Amino acid sequence: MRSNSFSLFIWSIYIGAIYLMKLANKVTESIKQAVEQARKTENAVLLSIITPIEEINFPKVLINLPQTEDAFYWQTPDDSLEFTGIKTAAVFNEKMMSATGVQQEWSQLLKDAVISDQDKANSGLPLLFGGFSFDDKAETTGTIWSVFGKQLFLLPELMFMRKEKLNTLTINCIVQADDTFMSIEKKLNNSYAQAMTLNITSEKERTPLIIKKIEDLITPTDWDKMLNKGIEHIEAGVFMKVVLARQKEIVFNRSLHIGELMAALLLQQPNCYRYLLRYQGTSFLGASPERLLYKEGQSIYSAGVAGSIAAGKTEEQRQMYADELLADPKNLHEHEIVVSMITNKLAGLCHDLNYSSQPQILSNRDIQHLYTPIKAELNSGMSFLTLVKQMHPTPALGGFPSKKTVEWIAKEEPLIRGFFGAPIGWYDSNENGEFAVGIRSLAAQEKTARLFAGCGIVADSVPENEWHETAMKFQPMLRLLGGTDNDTASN
Ligand SMILES: C=C(O[C@@H]1C=C(C(=O)O)C=C[C@H]1O)C(=O)O
Repeated sequence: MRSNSFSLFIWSIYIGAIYLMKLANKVTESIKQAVEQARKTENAVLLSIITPIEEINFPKVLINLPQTEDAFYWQTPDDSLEFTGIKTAAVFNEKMMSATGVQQEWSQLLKDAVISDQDKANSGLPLLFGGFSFDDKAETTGTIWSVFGKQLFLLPELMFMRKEKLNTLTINCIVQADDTFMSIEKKLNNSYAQAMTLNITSEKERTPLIIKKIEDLITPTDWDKMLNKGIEHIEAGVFMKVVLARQKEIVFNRSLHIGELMAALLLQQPNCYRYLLRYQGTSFLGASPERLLYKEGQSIYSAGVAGSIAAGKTEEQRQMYADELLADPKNLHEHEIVVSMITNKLAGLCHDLNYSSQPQILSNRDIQHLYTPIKAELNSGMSFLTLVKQMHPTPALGGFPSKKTVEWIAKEEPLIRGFFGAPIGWYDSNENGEFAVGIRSLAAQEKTARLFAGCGIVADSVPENEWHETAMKFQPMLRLLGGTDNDTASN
């Protein structure tokens, strides 16, 4: 096994060398340019080599992911875009406290960057992947979220991407003033060889994953108390809607292999955003049905996703539940609060707002939602990351009004949300990007996973029903981890 992967490694270095020789002229020029630029300006220069590649076996790359490397993964519900980044060339985090900070640093890095890409105008590569925490006032030090902080964006060393039918490999490298042509060439060769090894090595066998302990962070009694308090506040007119969440902690017999889980999640949750952000040993992953924002050129796409019902076990049941949801006043009211906040906010920042006043159904494997797609054209001068920060949290994850409910959640909810319920996604060098809402998710470290699920509370919510709704929302991550199918452990 060992010697097999070693010879594959040598082989891929060989292929890598040949390949780079083929590209030699272009790459040589780019390396020279970047080294010269770094020396001249005494600043770090981003060198990005983007090349088409024939085949990417994403599940294989994920399964082969070394446990210790930083990584990310993204796939859209319609499967038109899929990418995975491995190792970090640069990190954009806490030091920059505002979204503008990330944006400025990124623009600065791009300004002098040497990007070798045949299709630059269309690819938008390189890109950053990451997100924000749910509540940027919540302290993350000493929690599972400590390495993520309040915002975390990664520029990968390697990135495989499939966009529609085009496959590319991106190799990013930060060139410092004291780097030489030789040192950078060696770095690129090693990165390329590693990329090829990940794409071709055969699967490893691991001991089966066994759940040792599964625990609810909040008891049904305390859940009822918390929800009743929320309902009282709504009845008293303090706020209109609040989203409350609970958490499960699961401990396993061995460390979780995150890439392996992701490979399984791709198949288990089609029609969802499947995402992973892994940094310094902490992983956040999930399968979210909910788009926060997508920007392409000046066009902005968002969605109201709120109001939930079971998916059912048969097609008939699914249809029956969907019809029930579309006619349910409580869920329609919850949904309306979300759509009206999103459209009101967008109206101030965009023009040509377009959406239907009748919600549709968004149906996934375990759960169905009321769904309103929203489209608008962004006014010039507004940056995408600033827009993302302004739109978050919608009342689908926070409540209405936003500031009051986020403060109340921080006080009453017995968990640190971290990146749960917050924007997660990508941002490219053409200022385009997409963020989903980080729900149906878990945070993992070594042998422990923490699962999150929340639900919108309005005046006529019933705590017991909301417990069951959150049980449904745990389902995608529970299945992934081999937990019970109907969450009976906690009922
Ligand atoms: C908060 C979650 O989901 C959100 C709440 C919903 C609701 O209350 O009906 C539906 C979709 C999401 O916007 C979650 O899945 O954890």
